[in-house]
Amino acid sequence: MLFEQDIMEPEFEAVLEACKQFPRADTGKKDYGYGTAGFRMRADLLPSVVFTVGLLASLRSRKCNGNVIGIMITASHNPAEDNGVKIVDPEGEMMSEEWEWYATWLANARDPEGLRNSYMQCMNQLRILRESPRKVIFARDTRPSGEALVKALKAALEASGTEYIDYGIATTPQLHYLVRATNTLGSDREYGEVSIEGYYKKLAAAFMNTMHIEYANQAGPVYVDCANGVGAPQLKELLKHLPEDKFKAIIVNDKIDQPDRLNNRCGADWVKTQQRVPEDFTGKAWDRWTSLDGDADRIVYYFCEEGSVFRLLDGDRIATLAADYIGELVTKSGLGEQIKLGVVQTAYANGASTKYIEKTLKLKVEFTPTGVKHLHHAAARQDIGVYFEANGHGTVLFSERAQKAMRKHQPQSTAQLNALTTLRALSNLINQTVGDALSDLLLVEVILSHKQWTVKEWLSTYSDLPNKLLKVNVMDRNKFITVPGSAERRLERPPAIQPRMDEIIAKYREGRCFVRASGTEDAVRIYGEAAEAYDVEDMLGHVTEVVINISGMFIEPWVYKRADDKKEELAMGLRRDPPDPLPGGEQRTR
Ligand SMILES: CC(=O)N[C@H]1[C@@H](OP(=O)(O)O)O[C@H](CO)[C@@H](O)[C@@H]1O
Ligand SMILES: [Mg+2]
Repeated sequence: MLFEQDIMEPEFEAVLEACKQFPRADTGKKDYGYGTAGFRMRADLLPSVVFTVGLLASLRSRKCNGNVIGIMITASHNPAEDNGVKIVDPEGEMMSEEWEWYATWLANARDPEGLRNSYMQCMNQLRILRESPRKVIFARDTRPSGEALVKALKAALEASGTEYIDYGIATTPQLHYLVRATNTLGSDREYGEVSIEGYYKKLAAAFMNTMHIEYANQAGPVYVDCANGVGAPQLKELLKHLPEDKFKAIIVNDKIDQPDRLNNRCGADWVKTQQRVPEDFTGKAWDRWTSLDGDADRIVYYFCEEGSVFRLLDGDRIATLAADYIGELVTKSGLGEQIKLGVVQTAYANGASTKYIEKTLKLKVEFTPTGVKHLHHAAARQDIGVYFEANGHGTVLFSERAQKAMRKHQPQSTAQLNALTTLRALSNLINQTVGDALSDLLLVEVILSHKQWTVKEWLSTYSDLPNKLLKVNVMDRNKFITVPGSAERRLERPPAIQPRMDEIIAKYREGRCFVRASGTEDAVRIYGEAAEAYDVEDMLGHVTEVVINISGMFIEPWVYKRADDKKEELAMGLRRDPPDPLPGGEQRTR
């Protein structure tokens, strides 16, 4: 309930006035939705949304005892004309999922009064004390549209009386680092110096600590395609902290002054989905190449064999390499009994990688839905949790328990000491808040160097099943709902698709195929793998046909009338009433 005297509060009046500068764009019937990675769409539709995200971050900070909340303005691997915005929680992790509902609610307010009222209601519902301290830090990628969005963000933070720091242009993982470093400053869990410079120093020091004994240098430098995005300037800065005889990287696709080239025929997403080399590739056979995405939180490796045969070493390969090596270090350091490793994957992981982890590495694999927030939480439950999406987004989490064991352990031999020193260094090298292309790059380089492996040995650990990922634009992607608990491997709606798919898939040896709605684009994704490449093509052709034929019927208006189904309403973003208040005391204290 709203009271007249509340509406008169200066903060609410200020919000009402400020939001008038950022009117909601006309999105037709469509509502804004907080997807896999926050709000993401054409940049010109976003100013009003970014304003509301500023308001929500202010509330979140108040709810989290004044801890700093982060806001990242980026559309990652999307085309240059898109942009996006996401909120980072106090430990540097993605915003708690329960709050996504509130983000969506505020973003969809139709007019200034509506937004002011929703904002007040959020405060009531979430039992937030208006006067509580609040602080937000934010950064953006290299997209030119970011500047206008920062204006909307600042307006919201100022109207809501929120202290803020603008970190300018940074990678997504750098912002996550800064959030955690700020909130742990002065505690016994200090994460690092609170500055981007501090981030480079931490990574460089950890990298050098992994080189405590002489290892063979990699044959030749690593080439890094930076997708013409923020990874380029940031990697250049990082390189200034690393001696060239220990780490040599050659930067490709660093044209951040040509915005149209961002992610255009280059970058991690393009290389992974096209399964081919990026623009400006000049590699000779066996040269070690990598690609980052537009906000430098993803990385994939690749190379060409003689005869220009393209070979991809994707997120699954990084996960298996890291799990193998870190597992080896745990055993060698004498901590095998105390620390267990687990690997987290999504349905997009190649079946051969899962088999390798379970059968050869003898480690447990857990599956979660797509999106780092899901993988991250599952990995955090392990002593050491390795998680990577196949597209190269991931990291390795060291639990408090594992870190304590690593601190306390007294090595019994030089071999144990060496392994333990490397393990400790890796726990500092690897970004503990989120997948980080720069940190992952150093991690892989360390492992290859220690194992004295080239890409050839790395590739030979197992053979990928031939696979393909397709994208189909549909009328309404929210109509595609997967079976709860199936880790997105089976479709529940539209009901006719899965039975038809099952019949098709059964015809192919080691065939696996699933369909799910993208959380970042207006499309559904179709993934397939099978023992033979031509079977993959054939299977995906048939499944795509089914998806297109059956989803066509959703143009019919009757679907929109089915308002009795809560899940469907929610997925369509139609539900308007605020949900029940969150269970009391949901917030952690830090
Ligand atoms: C198949 C695939 O690569 N999906 C990506 C993509 O999500 P979608 O919900 O599939 O659009 O973008 C996410 C954010 O970057 C990333 O976490 C995820 O892995
Ligand atoms: Mg990204």
